[in-house]
Amino acid sequence: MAKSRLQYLTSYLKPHRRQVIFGIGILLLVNILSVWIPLIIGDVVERLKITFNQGIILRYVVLILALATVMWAIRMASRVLIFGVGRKVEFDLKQRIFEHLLSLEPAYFAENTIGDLINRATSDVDNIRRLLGFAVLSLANIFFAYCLTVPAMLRISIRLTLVALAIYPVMMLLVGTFSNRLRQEQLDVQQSLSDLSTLIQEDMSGVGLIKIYAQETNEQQAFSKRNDELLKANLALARTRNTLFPLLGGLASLSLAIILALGARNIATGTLTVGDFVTLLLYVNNLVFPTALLGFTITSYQRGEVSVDRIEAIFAAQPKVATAATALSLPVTQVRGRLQAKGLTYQYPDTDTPAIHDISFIIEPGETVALVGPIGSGKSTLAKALPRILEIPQGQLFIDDHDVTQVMLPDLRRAIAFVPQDSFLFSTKVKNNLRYGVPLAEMPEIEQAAKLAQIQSEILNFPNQYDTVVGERGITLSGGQRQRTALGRALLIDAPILVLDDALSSVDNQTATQILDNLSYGTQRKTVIFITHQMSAAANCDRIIVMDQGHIVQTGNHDSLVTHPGLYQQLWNQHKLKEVLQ
Ligand SMILES: Nc1ncnc2c1ncn2[C@@H]1O[C@H](COP(=O)(O)OP(=O)(O)OP(=O)(O)O)[C@@H](O)[C@H]1O
Repeated sequence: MAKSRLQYLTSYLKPHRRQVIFGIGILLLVNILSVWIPLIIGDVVERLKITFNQGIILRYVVLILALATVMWAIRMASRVLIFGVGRKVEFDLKQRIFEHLLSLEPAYFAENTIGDLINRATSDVDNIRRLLGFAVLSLANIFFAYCLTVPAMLRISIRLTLVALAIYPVMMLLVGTFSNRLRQEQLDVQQSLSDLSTLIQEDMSGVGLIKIYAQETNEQQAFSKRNDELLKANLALARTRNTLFPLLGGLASLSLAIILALGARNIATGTLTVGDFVTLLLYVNNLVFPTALLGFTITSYQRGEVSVDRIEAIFAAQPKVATAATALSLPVTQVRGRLQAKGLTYQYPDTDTPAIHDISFIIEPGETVALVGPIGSGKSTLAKALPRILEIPQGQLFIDDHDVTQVMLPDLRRAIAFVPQDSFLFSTKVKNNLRYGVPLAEMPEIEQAAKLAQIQSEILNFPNQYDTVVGERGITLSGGQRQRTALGRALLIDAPILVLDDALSSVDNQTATQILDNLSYGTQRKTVIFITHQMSAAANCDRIIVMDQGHIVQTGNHDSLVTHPGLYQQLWNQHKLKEVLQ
């Protein structure tokens, strides 16, 4: 059964329960003292009625000052403790969100925008911090104030207490009436904030495209529309809050006025002593402040509740591909690099036909195999299936005779280096990008990988050579340089199998062929699967697999395939024609 929001909140607090219990415990102490002080004051008033004695006054003043100081110190300590818990929960949640997001597949990030996720990890977490800091403190304060003060008031005068508190159920009713509206409006604000963050994030990433298509005005309008929606959502929320909060404050003060009016009359008729009257007044005053804060407390609570839902939605998304319970360990040193598919089929969710269908092949260790075929023929899908970036069925794909679904996922990914077409680089030094998979790699290893990827000579021409910072996502490098840096990164981890998914598309044919040659000989020899539209680079591979509409339609080396009528011959002829026309 799904957990309730309260259960989630309790689970966030669990690691810090001692601090919470201690913080709330000392808050109880302060509330006990705040019931005691009005009693003392009432007592002084009564005594002074009998005799006016400077000495008594002084003694009481010192006592009250001492108690007030102790209360102040305890209140401070409870705030530090409970607000501190809020901060710690904020830290825990951010940490958990980040770790959880890292466990999810790229498909999750295609369905959920980055702006929205960032907003959840920051603004929503902040709302939970407020809930578990301010709201918990305030709710505990209200609870103790009522539980301790009301019985003390009743002991003085049942009638006056009931009349003074008659207003409080009205306040609760008001809070109840407004609460759904406040929650919905809070949700609208969070959603609008996410939409705005998404737009900013997307526009900043695609600023080049915006300029090429001269879409600045349209983007400004889109921004203005979302910003306006956020403004409206914030104003609606502010309207509701500004209606409710002063109403609550006003009603709470009304009880003070009632005690004043009725109490004075009771003193006159002799049914209430002046001392008790003063004590009652102070008690009602004790209740007014926390009750007036009820509005803020409720909003903080509701804001936090909305955010709990939004954060738990992230945790609810589970990685589709995970290590099976019975998975075996496959150390990279033991991998020979043989791959076999037996009727491999994969269909993307919400599509009608499989992207790859009933595919079978064997690729021997050290073989360099090109995968060619028209756009959309399933090459990338097959490439992603190999390191299980896609969730493939059991018993259809094998690495060295081990079913890939039964190999521990980190071992499988360590054995198969996958280089996608879009070569993402981090905004750090070239050398750090190269050693991303092996953070402790030394310069000779880094240089060796760069040489194999044919990027070494260009790096040496960069202003700071290997220490050159590549800018966000490698913006300061050319497409081909980015691709070869990404390839160098994959080569540095020295995996026995290398999958290049159109990863040399911005590299000229000659360099691409040179790179493949580097990988086919000597100690660096690997099993290479080279997905490409570059026919002349493919022609040099040991073997070529030709795909069409999710099926393998031809297999063989260039010489045999090119002489047989079929898809390969067509692709080759098109390529030759293009060369002539260029
Ligand atoms: N995430 C996805 N969700 C749904 N369908 C997808 C997804 N990715 C790819 N497809 C579909 O699967 C089919 C095969 O796509 P795939 O990317 O494997 O082709 P490809 O041969 O690599 O193409 P290209 O040469 O353009 O890279 C296509 O019809 C494509 O539209």
